[in-house]
Amino acid sequence: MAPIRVQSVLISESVDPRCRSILEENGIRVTEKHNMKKDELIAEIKDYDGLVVRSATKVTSDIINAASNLKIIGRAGTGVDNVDVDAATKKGIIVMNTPSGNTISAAELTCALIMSLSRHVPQAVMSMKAGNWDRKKFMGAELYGKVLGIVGLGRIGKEVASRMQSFGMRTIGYDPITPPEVATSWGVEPMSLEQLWPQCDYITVHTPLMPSTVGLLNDETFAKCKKGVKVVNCARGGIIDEAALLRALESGQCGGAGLDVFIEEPPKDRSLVNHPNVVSCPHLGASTKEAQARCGQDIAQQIVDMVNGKNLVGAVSFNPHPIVMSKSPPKGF
Ligand SMILES: NC(=O)C1=CN([C@@H]2O[C@H](COP(=O)(O)OP(=O)(O)OC[C@H]3O[C@@H](n4cnc5c(N)ncnc54)[C@H](O)[C@@H]3O)[C@@H](O)[C@H]2O)C=CC1
Ligand SMILES: O=C(O)C(=O)COP(=O)(O)O
Repeated sequence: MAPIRVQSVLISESVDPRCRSILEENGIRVTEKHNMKKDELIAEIKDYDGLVVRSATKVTSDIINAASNLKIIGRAGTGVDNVDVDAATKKGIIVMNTPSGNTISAAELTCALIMSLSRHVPQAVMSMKAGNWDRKKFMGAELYGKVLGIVGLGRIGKEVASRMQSFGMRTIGYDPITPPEVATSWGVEPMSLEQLWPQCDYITVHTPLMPSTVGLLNDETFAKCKKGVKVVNCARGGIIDEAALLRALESGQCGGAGLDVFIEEPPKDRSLVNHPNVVSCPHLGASTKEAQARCGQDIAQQIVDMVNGKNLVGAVSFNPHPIVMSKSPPKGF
């Protein structure tokens, strides 16, 4: 790979300090400016060769067009739906992420949300703090023997499956790309969505956000599910249609939802967050020390490797398959 000249990098969000130190140790000037408004970022971006973001910075086409020197956008994390990859590609700007750095953390939070839904732990904690001792209200149901439908059998979906199998859940799943025999080798029964919806006690989505996954769970698909199905979205807001989810919660068609992500973050409309059967987090899937350390370190190392013209694959220890976005996105994007 031809070396790329990157002398200055802007970090626009809270990224593990290892990111900065690796870049600086390699002679790259680093500036950290967090919580910039779009106009501020547009004014700032022309001074940098590289930009490091997480999910909150929306790298839209107007930012990319204003980025006269930008050569690389590094996403310290997985989803690149906050980056206009087409606009970047047209300008010859490389977009790369650290796709496996936060897999375990996102999978663990998904499992925590599934367990919270089964035993009402967050609601019971709030009730205790309010001075109550209510043992009837929070009657739960075992996960043992229940069916978990996993939509999106990639890195996170796979890890969620193995963890929930240890609770005795039957795991079924759908993925248009993961071969059925691979899913089967993970203990997941592969099937079509039409077969999956009516069988699930719990559904968890683990796809990227893209046109084909927007509203995967909607009024029509909720109607195909078991009454009282519980759903979890630790992937991206909008994969489960928020208005349809609220309707399903109100009718009882959906018995509970665990939400880490929202279409708008933070959500101005608090109807879902405030619903008694919803447990929610402020996009915490990747918020662990370990995940942040890996993602911060990996993205910096990937930038340095690119500057040095090294072949990226194999260059990063925890992350053997970093993805360099191009016109033809690889699997899963
Ligand atoms: N809440 C959080 O903090 C985090 C959220 N995420 C989100 O989770 C998503 C998934 O992450 P990974 O598992 O690492 O990605 P991945 O690329 O390993 O897996 C995604 C899977 O979804 C499948 N897929 C694509 N379209 C589909 C469809 N229409 N129906 C069913 N499956 C479909 C792909 O074939 C792929 O196997 C990321 O794109 C990101 O948006 C990731 C990390 C942390
Ligand atoms: O990696 C991802 O896709 C995430 O959603 C994590 O987002 P964050 O880096 O915590 O803003």
